[in-house]
Amino acid sequence: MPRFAANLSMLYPEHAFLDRFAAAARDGFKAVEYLFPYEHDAKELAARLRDNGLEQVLFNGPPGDWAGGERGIACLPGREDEFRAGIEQALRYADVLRCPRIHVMAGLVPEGRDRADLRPTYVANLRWAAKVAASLGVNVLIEPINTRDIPRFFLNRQDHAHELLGEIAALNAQVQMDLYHCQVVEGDVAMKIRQYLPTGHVGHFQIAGVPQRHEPDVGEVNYPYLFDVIDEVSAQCGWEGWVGCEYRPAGATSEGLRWMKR
Ligand SMILES: O=C(O)[C@@H](O)C(=O)CO
Ligand SMILES: [Mg+2]
Repeated sequence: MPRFAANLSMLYPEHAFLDRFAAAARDGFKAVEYLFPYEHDAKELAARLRDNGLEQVLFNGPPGDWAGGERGIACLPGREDEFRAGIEQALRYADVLRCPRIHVMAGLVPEGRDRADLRPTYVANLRWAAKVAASLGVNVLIEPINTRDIPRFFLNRQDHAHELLGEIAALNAQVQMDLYHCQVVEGDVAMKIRQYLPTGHVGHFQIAGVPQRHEPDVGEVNYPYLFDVIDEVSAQCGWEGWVGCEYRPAGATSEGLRWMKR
């Protein structure tokens, strides 16, 4: 069975954010991930991790103006200084939280712009981020996201992400393979795990039921089958990462975790 991390941005909405750490630990999680730590003092978050015996395995770099609709700025020409300052801030948190991975969101393709024109900015930003992160032993992750949830998102497909990694050419740059987005955009998920996991370029998985993004046992994806595929391929290639439970519980979070106990 893969190792599961609780995504505290989505799980436990019945608790205040800082209380979600204890809730996750009570349900048996040993690791957590979430979108953004920046509203909280890093030392406070580190204390929650320590007090609940949890590891932080992932969080996101600053996404630009989230409330204003931005979903990352890595692909946006003219925002490079802000991008770099954001990565530096994320790395300060990663250091205190002892977190080995940061997800760098790509951003939206601006109206009237061609995706291909943004590629050089994206690659140069990621290359810079990977270089700075490498000195702290942190990996930078890029995540293909479906355009039903985030219209105009720059990065949608696994093959595009792996092609970009080839250009970024940094050992600590990897793909965050969210199987929910993968199923929505392209399907053939088991074969894609078999294709990409052995390359060493997948740093993290995330899961949710499709199409509603509820518990993984609700919907069109047969997750027990995919977990077996991850286990089988991991055993062959020595992959030791985490699978983030990034879904919106349909009811009470702990009750909905029956899928994991099974
Ligand atoms: O899949 C997602 O939505 C997240 O992993 C994320 O980082 C951005 O929303
Ligand atoms: Mg995700």
